[in-house]
Amino acid sequence: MSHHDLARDLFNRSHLTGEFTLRSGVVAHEYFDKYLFESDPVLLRRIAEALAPLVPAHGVDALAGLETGGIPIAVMLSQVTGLPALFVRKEAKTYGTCRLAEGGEVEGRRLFIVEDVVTSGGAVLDAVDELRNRGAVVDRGVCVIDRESGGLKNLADTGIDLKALFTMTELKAAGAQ
Ligand SMILES: O=P(O)(O)OC[C@H]1O[C@H](OP(=O)(O)OP(=O)(O)O)[C@H](O)[C@@H]1O
Ligand SMILES: O=C(O)c1cc(=O)[nH]c(=O)[nH]1
Repeated sequence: MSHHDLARDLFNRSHLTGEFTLRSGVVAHEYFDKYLFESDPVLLRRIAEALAPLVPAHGVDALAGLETGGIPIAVMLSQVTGLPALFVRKEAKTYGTCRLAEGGEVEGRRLFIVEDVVTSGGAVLDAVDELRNRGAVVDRGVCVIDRESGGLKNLADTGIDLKALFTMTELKAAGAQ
């Protein structure tokens, strides 16, 4: 199955229209509900298999899936690549182990960010800051959808090379056919 087929299926499964306030505060009239493609086992596996070639063959100690939507993708990508996964909370737990990242150590490890959708890049930036504060080496990663709202450039400006599997333009074009 081709990249185009995956784009079409992902669009048809998760693209919504209406009025949506995004994390950045911007109001949008279309939205990708990542949970709709992440809850489909076949689609989630196809996405992870398409993301796998974007993961460097060397120099990555673990995948860092960002709460919430990045975590199922990181788990499936971990299955496909054999790399361990970490589950990165928006905020560290205030009880128990009090961890920000669950599933292993962060300090001194080379982490590869796994995210669902990037709009402004703010969520990735916050996570990278927290991980770096804890001693992780983080400068690259992937997302499934780039909404082409400046997020990848904002990330590049702070030294994070985030690659997208699809742009929103690509998905809309595939969905329209
Ligand atoms: O690039 P940004 O402008 O930061 O926006 C994108 C972020 O917003 C959404 O997360 P949300 O806060 O809805 O979290 P969830 O994954 O826990 O549902 C999305 O999953 C990204 O993490
Ligand atoms: O920017 C966001 O908050 C956002 C956009 C989108 O299309 N999907 C999503 O889950 N979050």
